[in-house]
Amino acid sequence: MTDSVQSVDRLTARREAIADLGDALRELIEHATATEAPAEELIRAAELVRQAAAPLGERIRDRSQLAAADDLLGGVRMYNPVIGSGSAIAPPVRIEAAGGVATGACTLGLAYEGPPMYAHGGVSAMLLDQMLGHAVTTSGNPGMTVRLDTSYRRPVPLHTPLRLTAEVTQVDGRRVTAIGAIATAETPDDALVTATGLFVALRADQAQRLFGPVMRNRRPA
Ligand SMILES: CCCCCCCC(=O)SCCNC(=O)CCNC(=O)[C@H](O)C(C)(C)COP(=O)(O)OP(=O)(O)OC[C@H]1O[C@@H](n2cnc3c(N)ncnc32)[C@H](O)[C@@H]1OP(=O)(O)O
Repeated sequence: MTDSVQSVDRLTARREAIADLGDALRELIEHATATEAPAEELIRAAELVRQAAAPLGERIRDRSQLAAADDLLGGVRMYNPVIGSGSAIAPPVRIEAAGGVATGACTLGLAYEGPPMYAHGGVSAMLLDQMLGHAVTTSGNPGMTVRLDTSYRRPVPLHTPLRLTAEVTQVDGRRVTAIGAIATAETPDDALVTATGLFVALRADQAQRLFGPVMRNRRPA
């Protein structure tokens, strides 16, 4: 087996392990949020969780280093808080995007509760920011959100399959506008939350100022 095949195999195995840990963490969070277990059980669980966390903290990266399993330019972000399969706080949303249009699917658990039974408004805004970002990136005009206007028309139900959509509506030099919506999968035409986002493509000097350390620390593929 060649070195490059071995390194691809190692990367695949690492990403699968990260996703498996992510699944376990999400299960932990959902159970920890929903549990009505007695205090002794909570104390015992806290002890076990701390025991599990300790070895993970022995080799860590700082914020100027990408995760070894990430591929920034290839769009792989294992710990992204919306789509990252390794993120404990990501639902995660499964997104498909091409040509400035994105669709996504997820189900939100009790950890995302704002009003009883429904999602926190900040969570909806986070999901839509990500959706719009994918639409903008696949339009060929990647940029950063500078403005996000969100309209909450109906509450977003928890434990209900959701359908998310986004599309680019305007490209004006470095400024790109996109719109998006959250609906239930059952009634995808009835928007519960809508958003309009303005994204700005970075000038080279801005990209260097904001992301210079990360790009310098990038590991060879
Ligand atoms: C696939 C990946 C999906 C990822 C999805 C997630 C996306 C995100 O969440 S990104 C994170 C959140 N966003 C940020 O942190 C961005 C913070 N903002 C910044 O750093 C800066 O505003 C930056 C660098 C983007 C732009 O710099 P800034 O100096 O503000 O703007 P500048 O470069 O001078 O101007 C560009 C244009 O944008 C306009 N603009 C900038 N901010 C705004 C705003 N808030 N509202 C309206 N227009 C604005 C300017 O007026 C200017 O317009 P024009 O070209 O007509 O003069």
